[in-house]
Amino acid sequence: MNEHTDGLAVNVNGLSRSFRGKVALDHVDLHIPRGSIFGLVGLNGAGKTTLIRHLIGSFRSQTGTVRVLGMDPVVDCVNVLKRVGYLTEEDSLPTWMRVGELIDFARGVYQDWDDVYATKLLDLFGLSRTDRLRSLSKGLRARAGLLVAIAHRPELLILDEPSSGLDPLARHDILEAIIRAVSDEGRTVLFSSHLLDEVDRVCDTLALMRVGRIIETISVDAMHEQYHEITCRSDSTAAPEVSGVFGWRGEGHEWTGVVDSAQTDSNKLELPSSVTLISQHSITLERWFAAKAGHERDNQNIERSNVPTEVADVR
Ligand SMILES: Nc1ncnc2c1ncn2[C@@H]1O[C@H](COP(=O)(O)OP(=O)(O)OP(=O)(O)O)[C@@H](O)[C@H]1O
Repeated sequence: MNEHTDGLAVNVNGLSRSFRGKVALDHVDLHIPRGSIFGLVGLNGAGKTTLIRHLIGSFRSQTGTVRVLGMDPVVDCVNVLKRVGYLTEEDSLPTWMRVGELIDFARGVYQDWDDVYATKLLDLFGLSRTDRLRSLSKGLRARAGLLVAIAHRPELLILDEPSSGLDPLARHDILEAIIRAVSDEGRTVLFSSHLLDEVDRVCDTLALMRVGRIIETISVDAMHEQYHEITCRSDSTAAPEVSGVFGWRGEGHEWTGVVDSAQTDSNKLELPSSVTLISQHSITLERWFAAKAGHERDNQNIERSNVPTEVADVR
């Protein structure tokens, strides 16, 4: 069985990359099932864009393997790009074109271009074929980029920080609707974003990246099930030490922490006598992210000796 038939849209194993000796990706494994809406989150510089660039064939792997829809995106670049829609946060559209010219160009590139769908999207996005890309606002250009990324109905839609140019209404009414529509048709979406409430609403699974590594991959439902937040009063003014609880925040005697129920004995929290539980509540993705990123930073001991250090092979 190959990757194309085993249910994975993206299959990355042991991918490492460094740029002039600086590690950007460190033994990354990424397995994205077909049909999922997969969120990639991480602090600035975590390696999200570098990973995505490997998926679209812009970077050749130094170590490890990358397969997209069963193909190597460097060797089979044309076939991968035909079946993938890609939108980056960079404003990289040819601004000398009008929207209509951009659409005509894209129609020539993608054999599965859907003109009826493109016209519907033009209308939905409030764009006109005669609009000059140069004269559009950043947000409207982002909509034009999204149109071109999706009107050939790609099997895999990759959105790298697509929200950066979009206003909140466009994010909610356009981007999220598009992502859901793509997924309802059984296609796959990989979505990198710093807007964690958006990731929480839209994605079914997410991977958290930190300093070139994926430190956790979890379904959004499982995250909400496994983790919750507690508020405690402590006799001391230092953060309490409780097994299975991390990411303490607070000051004085009142502290909130994140409970990982997988790390507590039979899901039961053992609080020392100096700590009193005030309340427990469900957790937001934002709180989980902040606690995890900090927690992993404290515990990190990255072994980098196996990562190649030569200058990046940028295509
Ligand atoms: N072409 C390049 N040349 C040199 N260094 C690079 C290059 N591309 C990325 N890097 C470095 O690789 C690391 C990961 O960067 P990357 O852009 O992938 O992170 P990111 O998670 O997408 O960050 P952000 O959230 O800020 O967009 C950073 O240290 C960055 O400086």
